[in-house]
Amino acid sequence: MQDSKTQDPKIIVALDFADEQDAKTLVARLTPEACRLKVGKEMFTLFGPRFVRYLVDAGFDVFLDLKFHDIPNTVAKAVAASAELGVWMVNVHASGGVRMMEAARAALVPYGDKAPLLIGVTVLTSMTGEELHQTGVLRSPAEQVLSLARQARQAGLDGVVCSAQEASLLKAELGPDFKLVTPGIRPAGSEAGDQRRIMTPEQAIAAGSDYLVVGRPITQADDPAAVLDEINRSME
Ligand SMILES: O=C(O)c1cc(=O)[nH]c(=O)n1[C@@H]1O[C@H](COP(=O)(O)O)[C@@H](O)[C@H]1O
Repeated sequence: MQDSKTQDPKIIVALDFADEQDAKTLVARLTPEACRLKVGKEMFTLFGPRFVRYLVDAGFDVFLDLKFHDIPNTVAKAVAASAELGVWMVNVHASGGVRMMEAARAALVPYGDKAPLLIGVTVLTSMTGEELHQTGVLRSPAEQVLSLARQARQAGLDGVVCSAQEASLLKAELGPDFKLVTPGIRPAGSEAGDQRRIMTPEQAIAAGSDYLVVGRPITQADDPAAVLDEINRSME
């Protein structure tokens, strides 16, 4: 669908499949001009680096979403291993602290302009304020997201994962170049599922999101390519 193609696609399709062939069937209906792809914990645990390389070799920008959260040395090694796979973006939990994020940043220096974008996860989009409080964080989600995003920027990261509900605040506080990757995207009328801090694609773009992660609304649709096309058009 030529009309939906963009040079810098904003939609990242979350490939959360238990069956490799199901994922490949979907990928065969998508193009690198229309979307980027995300491999997360389910598919990486099942199918590993081989599946990631398959997508990279097919010409897609791949976001390896393993949300590393460990001691600085371990996270640095894991981030470097991600770079070896040729992925476009990789993430760590910003709550791992500035020293951990700095170690991750340093591990990518040898890759120069081939290094993936390094992104910090702030407060998961599935969490409400009440659930955040239950973990011992007494701030609102927006305050906690901003605090973690400031630490991510201080450590030299390229941006953060947050909900689109926090995007306008973060753009205003951290400037236009700090990338905002926003899951919890739900086109009007689609099921929220386990997501809580949600926005539509149009709202997310208006709020300042740079990249929108969309999983089930596309992957579980009868015609995933048509839904992607519709979302791309809605953002123009
Ligand atoms: O880092 C992520 O990608 C992520 C962070 C977050 O806060 N919330 C979130 O939903 N995600 C991921 O984004 C995807 C959202 O998928 P759907 O809810 O199916 O659209 C899933 O693969 C999640 O693992």
